[in-house]
Amino acid sequence: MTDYEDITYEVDGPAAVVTINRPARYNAFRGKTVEELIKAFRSAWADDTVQAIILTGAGEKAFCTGGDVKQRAETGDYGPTESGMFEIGNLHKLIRDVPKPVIAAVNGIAVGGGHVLHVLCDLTIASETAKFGQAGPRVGSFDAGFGSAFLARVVGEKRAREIWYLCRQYDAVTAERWGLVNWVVPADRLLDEAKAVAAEIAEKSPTTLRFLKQSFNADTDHQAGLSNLAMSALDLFTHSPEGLEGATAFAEKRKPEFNKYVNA
Ligand SMILES: CC(C)(COP(=O)(O)OP(=O)(O)OC[C@H]1O[C@@H](n2cnc3c(N)ncnc32)[C@H](O)[C@@H]1OP(=O)(O)O)[C@@H](O)C(=O)NCCC(=O)NCCSC(=O)c1cc(O)c2ccccc2c1O
Repeated sequence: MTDYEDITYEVDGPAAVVTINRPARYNAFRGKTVEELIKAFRSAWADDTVQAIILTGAGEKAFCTGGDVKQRAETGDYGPTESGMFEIGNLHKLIRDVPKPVIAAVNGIAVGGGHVLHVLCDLTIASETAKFGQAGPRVGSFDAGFGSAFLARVVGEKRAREIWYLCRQYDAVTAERWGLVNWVVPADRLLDEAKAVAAEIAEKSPTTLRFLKQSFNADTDHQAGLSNLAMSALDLFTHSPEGLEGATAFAEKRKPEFNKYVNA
């Protein structure tokens, strides 16, 4: 058994249920959270009884609101980790590479890096109360890798650009209409529904599903290189005065002042 602080992990029949458990911060992730998510996904990969993985968030408010902006405002980074690295890019790749379907059960707000997580999952089931969107340009961050390129594959270029440029929030019905989620269910049915889908998956040939997942991924695997480049750029940007202004303004509950950074 691994002791987790920021997540919970349980195996229920054929499903591994991975829950981000930081409700006081709307399940925002810090470096430690990402490290624990990687451990959990690797456990689910290695466990032959697990045939599908469910990713969800604790509480009723949020699925995941991305990077912990308060932590970033405090320390300029996403906090200490065992490896000394902030491994969000590796988590993105792992969700794609684990050869079992990953189902996002979106129980509330999925914004920023939390939105990217559900986009990368094979299927998304949303509760009627779920909300979707990106927040980076509001708080001094961006995902120029899977978070934008793969999103455009899912919803199309126009919608992807709208989602990123305007930072609006969209309800579950709109998300379903756009093909961003597979099903919408009442909040109290969400986890049961995700587990029922996992059971349905478990009736299928695991090897065919493995090959199918790898086949779907192969078409967009070049985006992993883009993701490496994007994470390096983001690391530089988040330490810049413009990047820090976004996080500081969020923590201070005020509007960011980005005007002075407009390029001539
Ligand atoms: C999500 C919200 C729109 C919800 O608004 P609402 O008004 O309903 O609730 P509150 O704002 O009052 O939030 C309740 C409570 O939770 C705290 N909280 C919420 N989100 C975060 C967060 N992301 N980090 C830390 N804390 C959070 C909030 O402060 C409140 O606490 P109180 O103590 O004050 O009660 C709204 O909360 C919101 O806009 N949240 C921020 C969303 C956001 O900007 N996310 C980060 C985007 S950047 C990112 O995700 C990111 C991802 C990466 O992969 C990176 C990789 C490498 C470098 C950087 C990366 C990166 O920045």
